[in-house]
Amino acid sequence: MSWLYERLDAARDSAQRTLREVYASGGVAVTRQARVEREVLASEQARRLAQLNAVERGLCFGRIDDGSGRSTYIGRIGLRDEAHESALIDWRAPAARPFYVATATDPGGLVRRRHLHLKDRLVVGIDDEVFDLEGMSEGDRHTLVGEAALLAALRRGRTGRMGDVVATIQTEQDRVIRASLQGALVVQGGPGTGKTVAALHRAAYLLYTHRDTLERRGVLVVGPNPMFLRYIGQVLPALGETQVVMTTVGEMFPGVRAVAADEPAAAVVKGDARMAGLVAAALELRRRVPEGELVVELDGLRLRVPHETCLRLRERARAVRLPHNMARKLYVTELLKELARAEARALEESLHIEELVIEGEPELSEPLDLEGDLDELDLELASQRLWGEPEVRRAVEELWPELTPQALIAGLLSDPEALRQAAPPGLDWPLLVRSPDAGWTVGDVPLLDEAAELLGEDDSARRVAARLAGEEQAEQELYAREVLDSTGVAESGLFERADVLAERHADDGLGLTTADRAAADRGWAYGHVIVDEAQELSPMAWRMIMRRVPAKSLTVVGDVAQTGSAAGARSWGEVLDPYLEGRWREERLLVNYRTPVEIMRVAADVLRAFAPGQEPPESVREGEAEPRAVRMPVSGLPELVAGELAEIGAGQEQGRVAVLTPDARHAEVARLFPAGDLDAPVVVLTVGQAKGLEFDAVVVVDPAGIIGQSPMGGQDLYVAVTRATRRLTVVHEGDLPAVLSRLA
Ligand SMILES: Nc1ncnc2c1ncn2[C@@H]1O[C@H](COP(=O)(O)OP(=O)(O)OP(=O)(O)O)[C@@H](O)[C@H]1O
Repeated sequence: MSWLYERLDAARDSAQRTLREVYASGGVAVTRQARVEREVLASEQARRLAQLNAVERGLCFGRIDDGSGRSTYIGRIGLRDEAHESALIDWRAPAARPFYVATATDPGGLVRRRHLHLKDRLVVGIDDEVFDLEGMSEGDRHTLVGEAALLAALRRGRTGRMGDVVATIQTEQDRVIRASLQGALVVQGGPGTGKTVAALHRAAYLLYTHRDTLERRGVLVVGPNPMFLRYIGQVLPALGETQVVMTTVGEMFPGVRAVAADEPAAAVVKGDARMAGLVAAALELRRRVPEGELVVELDGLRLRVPHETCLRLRERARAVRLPHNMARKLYVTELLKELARAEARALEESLHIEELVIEGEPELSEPLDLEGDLDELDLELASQRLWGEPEVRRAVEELWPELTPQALIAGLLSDPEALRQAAPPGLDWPLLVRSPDAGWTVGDVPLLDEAAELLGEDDSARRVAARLAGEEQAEQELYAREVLDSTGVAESGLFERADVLAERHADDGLGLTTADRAAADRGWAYGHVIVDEAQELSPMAWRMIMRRVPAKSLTVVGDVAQTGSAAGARSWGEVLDPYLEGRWREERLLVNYRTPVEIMRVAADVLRAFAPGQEPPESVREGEAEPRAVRMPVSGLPELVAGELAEIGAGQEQGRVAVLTPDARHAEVARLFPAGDLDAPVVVLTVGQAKGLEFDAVVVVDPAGIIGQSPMGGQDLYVAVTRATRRLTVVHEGDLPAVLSRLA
């Protein structure tokens, strides 16, 4: 392997040299153009360097030999030799594919596949598969690719972080990873079937294969919670990719970081697709018309705008079908003109009155007509003056307030009367009511996003709205802008967005990666979106996700048998058909690479009881210990966990134990252990937090409490018992639930 590492060193030297030259050549960059070019070149070289550094460990992991005596080496990146011939093939390149898909029954022209095990640049082990058709049985669905290498990888102690599996990707996973970029792909599979691992490798594959499109637009990965993102956080950089934004539903609205969950019943209502209509109706209620005429008292004058005029202004502003805060500008412009007219009328009246009281003066030859004398310029000047009056501002705020998504949603959820009026029939809206100062929950985030769309709080919503409603909307918007521009109401605050926008675009690009820019922009249109643990998302969350990917290029990864959220999905059709009727396809992963057979038998009992009709995946491994149940108080946990740590031979680097509890008992159990996160040898988590994670040994506390904690408690227990790679212990104080009777 030393020759390959020499090539790696040479590539690194070259990137470093170029980087130095780029900076040295710059001096004082004269033109903006020169500066931009230098920055682009420098960031490209820096990225290349980071990539080359990330592949040091296990640079090359495979070799395939074809019938003509030619050998091809497969690695984490591609490298060329001095003659510019390919020396190492990137695992994502088409030429590497046979390494992953060749089976004994269909070797695809290969005579041998070799897995190489490296340590510090040296080959320390080799596993060979010789494709000898004579000696193999036909049509075995579970033929493992590189079985010895795979089993060695699976036996390794866990580190608290997910690693890449480029060396041992299985054929069914390869099909997922290399599926076409177009359209929506659902990857359905039981626990431990490698859905997450396949989805992340797919992100790396897509970025490699569709570099042009995706580097500009980026890839969004949505995971179930921050813990999960930390768990998978290192996989992609190890694969050499940095154009990916990883987030949770709770973080998808810039400026809000929600982690708290709603009560299950409230979550169901909040996640219901009908909430979109409720939010829209609530916004309508905020655009008021006064009961009678509008009266504004100003310097002793009473400015009166008739009720019908107020109605007409509201209808006109509504009719342009712009987001609320943009339509408001139109509304304000028109209302100010009406108030200017009203002011002229009021002035006129007051003069008449004075006239009457001045005795002995001759009558005017013509009646006063101040309102009729107003020309456009007078109206504009008067509008500007009126807009400076606090009374006028107050009136506008009452009739068509400028709203942030936060103000609209927080106001709505703490106002039972508004909820009642806005709710569609049959929606259990009282469950939504909460105090005005309650913090944001994950379920609120899609509502905020919905509100932002309707309000147009920034330029992104404008772009999304224009895109969705097509050219007609864009035209209307253009018209409205022209109207606004021509009226020229110069007022700080009323038209400030244009400046902000211009400023942002001027600075855009330099020094920021696609991922940086995308993460900060709510309206960013991603090139591809991957949703993991997708079964947890509510219909409202799906609306938000779909907005982020107008091209509808998605990978949806999950297991409808593991749905823990009451607002989550029971089937993929129910989730995707509203957006992609008949235009999504499903791949199933059937082999469990995590949980040993013995533990999976227990999990299968749980699945049968709570999700009949769902099939558990088949495990590839035999476990080292029978799963067990222990009846004892939780105070005995530290001792039990110490025993588990010893059993798995945990050290600083490898070997992890998780204690999983019902939500309500987390604090009580966590107190018994030193505080620690995923890097610690022992971590105490709720089942929700453990979703998608795995540990060498798992201790499930209070299974009855887990089952009872929500309508989806049975699914939660299924998730809990499928987190272990080696050992499972169930700790109970009362009777063991019947579904776990196998452990009794
Ligand atoms: N081809 C493979 N080679 C080596 N390890 C693999 C392979 N496929 C999966 N694994 C390992 O199996 C374990 C389970 O994978 P992963 O977490 O992706 O499963 P999952 O389907 O997302 O599970 P869950 O539904 O429980 O979240 C991980 O440790 C992963 O590294």
